[in-house]
Amino acid sequence: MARFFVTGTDTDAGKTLISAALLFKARQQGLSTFGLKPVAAGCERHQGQWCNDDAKLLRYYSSQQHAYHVHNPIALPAAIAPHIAAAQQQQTLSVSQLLSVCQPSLAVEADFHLTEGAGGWLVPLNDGTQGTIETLADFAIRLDVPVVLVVGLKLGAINHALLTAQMLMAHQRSVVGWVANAIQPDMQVQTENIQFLRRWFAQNNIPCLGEVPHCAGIDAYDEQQLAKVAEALSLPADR
Ligand SMILES: Nc1ncnc2c1ncn2[C@@H]1O[C@H](COP(=O)(O)OP(=O)(O)OP(=O)(O)O)[C@@H](O)[C@H]1O
Ligand SMILES: C[C@H](N)[C@H](N)CCCCCC(=O)O
Ligand SMILES: [Mg+2]
Repeated sequence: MARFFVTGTDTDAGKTLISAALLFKARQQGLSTFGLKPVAAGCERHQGQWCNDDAKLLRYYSSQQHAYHVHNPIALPAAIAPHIAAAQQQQTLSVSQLLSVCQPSLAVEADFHLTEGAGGWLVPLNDGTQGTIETLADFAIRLDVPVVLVVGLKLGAINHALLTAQMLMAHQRSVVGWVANAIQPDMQVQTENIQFLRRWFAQNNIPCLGEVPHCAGIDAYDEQQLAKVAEALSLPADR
């Protein structure tokens, strides 16, 4: 059973789209899959519970669809930084609480088990008023699974990518791949940006899992459309 944590250079880097495509690709290869979004900020009310689009998509591409909360234990209404969204609900998030509510999700046995973060690597879980500040990175470190880094290509993303990768290395994470994801339709000198990133990541022994082109208006539930993204990707190796 292979497990991964997907992080990104920023919110909207394409973590969910790439995660869905990896789950889809794994299923194409005959693997069972499970997708988890531990903390989602930005939800809609559906049949008495808060539901998030990322979690719904990861659930859709899981080979067995568990109850919604197994795919997304913490669902917060506001689409803002999770620690603030939690405070608006009179909640304080913590690593230990998250590990506890994620227990059923982490217990799911799947050949390809993927957890998507929220925003970037260092997004806070709380503001430290009840102790030391904890971030999603602290949670991912406790999961201790290999990390995939999605780079959302735009002006500024080189710096974001290098900062994130350096932090992952400082946190002694096994970074099993990065993805060059064209989130913009017409980024200037995109090829040159990718060329630089390829060289930097190669020098740090981090493989490129693929270059995903811009897919304007993609509907990730449409398997033909998602297959195009999946075709551009390789599945990460386990360690
Ligand atoms: N290669 C691409 N081509 C076209 N649109 C894309 C591409 N990658 C991502 N998008 C779109 O950009 C938006 C943000 O992507 P996505 O939701 O995957 O980001 P995210 O990193 O998961 O963000 P969050 O931090 O909110 O979880 C979505 O509407 C998605 O469909
Ligand atoms: C709401 C958004 N789409 C993400 N789920 C959360 C992004 C948090 C970013 C916090 C920050 O780094 O400033
Ligand atoms: Mg997402």
